[in-house]
Amino acid sequence: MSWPKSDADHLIVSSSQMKEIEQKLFSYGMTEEALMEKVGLSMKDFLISNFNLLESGVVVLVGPGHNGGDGLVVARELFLDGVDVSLWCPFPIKRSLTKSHLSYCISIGITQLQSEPDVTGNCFWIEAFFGLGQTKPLPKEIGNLFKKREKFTPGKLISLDVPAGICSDTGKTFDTCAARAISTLTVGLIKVGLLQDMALPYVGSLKRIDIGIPSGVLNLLPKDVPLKISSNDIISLKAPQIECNASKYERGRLAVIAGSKKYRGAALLTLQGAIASGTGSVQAFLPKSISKYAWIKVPEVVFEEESNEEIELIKCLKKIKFDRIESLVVGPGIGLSIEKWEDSALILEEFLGLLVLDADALNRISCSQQGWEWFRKRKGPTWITPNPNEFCRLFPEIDISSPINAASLAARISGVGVLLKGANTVIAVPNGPIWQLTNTSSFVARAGLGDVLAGFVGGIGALGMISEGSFDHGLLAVAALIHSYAASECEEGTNAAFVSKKLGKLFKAIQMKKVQFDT
Ligand SMILES: NC(=O)C1=CN([C@@H]2O[C@H](COP(=O)(O)OP(=O)(O)OC[C@H]3O[C@@H](n4cnc5c(N)ncnc54)[C@H](OP(=O)(O)O)[C@@H]3O)[C@@H](O)[C@H]2O)[C@@H](O)CC1
Ligand SMILES: [K+]
Repeated sequence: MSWPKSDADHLIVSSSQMKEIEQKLFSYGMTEEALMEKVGLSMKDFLISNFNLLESGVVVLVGPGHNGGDGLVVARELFLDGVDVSLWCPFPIKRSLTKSHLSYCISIGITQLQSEPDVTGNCFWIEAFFGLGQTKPLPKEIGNLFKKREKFTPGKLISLDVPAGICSDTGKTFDTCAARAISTLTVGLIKVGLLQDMALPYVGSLKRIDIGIPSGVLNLLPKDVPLKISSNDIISLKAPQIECNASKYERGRLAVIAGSKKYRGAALLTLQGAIASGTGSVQAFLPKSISKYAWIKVPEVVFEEESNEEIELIKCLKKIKFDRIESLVVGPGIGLSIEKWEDSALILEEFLGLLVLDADALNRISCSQQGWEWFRKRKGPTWITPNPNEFCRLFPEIDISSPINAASLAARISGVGVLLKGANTVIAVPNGPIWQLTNTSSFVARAGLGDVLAGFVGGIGALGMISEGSFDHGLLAVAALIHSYAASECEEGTNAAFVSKKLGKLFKAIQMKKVQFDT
C-alpha cells in the first residue's frame, strides 16, 4: 500500500538522516544562514498564531549551537513584532552564526538576563538549548531548573526542534531530567525519538517546521523509512471497496473465537468491533455462559454455542467451515489453557484466509515449543496485535526499546503483519512500509479497546480478502488509524462500547466519502 505519501509530512527519520539531508542542501548551495532564517521565521509565525505571546512575553533559553541560533532568530522576530523578549545564555556560545545572532539581538535592545529566569514567571520559555547535537545528560542545575519550572508554572515551555535532555533517536532522557514542553516545533522532518511513548510527556504537541526539502533530496532516503499516520491521512486512505450489489456472503465473512468465564466482556467487545467494520457476516464461538446472553447485545451475530465454560480451541476449529470465511479472529479473553497450541496449530496452518491473533492466542503461541516460528507455516496471511508484554513474550530475542525496529524485525522474520500497541502504535507488514500512529488519543489505552480493535481488524481484513486485487497488508494500518481516531472523536465517552459504536459510524462515513470522491 503506497499510503500515505512518502513526503516531508510523513517521513520519520533518525538524527543522522536529518543531518545528511541538511548537508545535502548545503552541498547544493543553500547556506546555513538562509536555512536558519527560514526556520526561525516560520517558528515565529507559528508561535504568534498559536500562543498568546504579546500578553505573556517570552524568555528564550539560548544554547551554544545552532539550536540556540534558531532561538535567537525567533527572539529577534518576536521582539520586532512587539513581544516582550529576554534572553538567557548560560553556556559559552560555540557556533559563529549563533554568536552573530546574539550580538545583533543585544544591539537592537533585547535584554540578556544575567541569572536564571524566574521559574514562577508567567511568560513563555522558549527552550533553544540543544537540538540534534545532544549526546549527554543536561547539566544538573539546568535539569533542576526544568523540574522547578514544571512544578511551579507547568504548560509554559515550548521547545525548538527537540526538547533539551531528550535523545532525538530513542526518545529517552539522557538522564532523568529534560525540558517538558507543551509544544515542540521540530525542524525539517519528524525525528523518530519524538514519537516514542517515553518522549511524549516531554514533547507535547508536535509541530513540524517545513524547510522546503526538494523531493529529489527526500528520495535519497532509504525506501524503508517509517511513515507517520494521523487523522489527517484518513481522507486519503483506501478503504476496501465492495461491489454495491454484493450479498452478505460477498461482503466478507468473519469468525471470532473469544471470551472465557473471567473475560466475558472481551468476547462481546470483539464482536462489536467486528460489526463496526461492516463485514457481511459474523460468526462467534464463545463459552456457553456468554453466548446465552450475547445475542441480545449483538443480534446480527450467528452464535455457535460452546458447551463449556471455557473455550476449547480445537473443538471450535473443527466446527468452522473454513471455505466459508475470509478471516478468523482468535484470542481476546480466551485465557491460557491446559490445551496445547500445537493441537490447534495444524488446522490453523492450512487456513487460506486471514488469521488475526490477539492476546491469549499470542500468549499460547509464546508458550508453545515452536513459538513465533510457527507463523512461517501459515498458508494464508496472518496479523498479530500484541501489546508490548505480549510482544516480548512472543519475540524474547527482539529488543523492544525501539518499537519501530522491533515491529519491523518481527514482521520480517515471521512473515506476519504486526500491530504493536503503544501510545503511538506501530504497524509493520512483511515486505511493506512501517507506519506509526501519531497524535493518538490517550483514551485508546482503556480496557476493552484492544478487544474492539481485534474485532475491527478482523472485519477489515475480511473485506480486504474479498475485495479485488491481491490482499493488502496495509489494511492493518488503516484499521489501526480508524480505531484510534474513533476513540478520540467519540463524543459519548471513552469506554469501549461507546467507541465501537462510533467506529461503525465513522467507518461507514469514510467508505461513503470514498464513493462520493470516486464518482
Ligand atoms: N536539521 C536542520 O535542517 C536544521 C537544524 N537547525 C538547528 O540546528 C540544530 C543542530 O545544531 P548543532 O549541530 O549546533 O547542535 P545543538 O544541539 O544546537 O548544540 C550542540 C552543542 O551543544 C552542546 N551540548 C549538547 N548537549 C549538551 C549538554 N547536555 N550539556 C552541555 N552542552 C551540550 C554540544 O557540546 P558538545 O557535546 O559538543 O561538547 C554542542 O556544543 C538543530 O537541532 C536545529 O535546531 C537549523 O538551524 C537549520 C536547519
Ligand atoms: K531544544
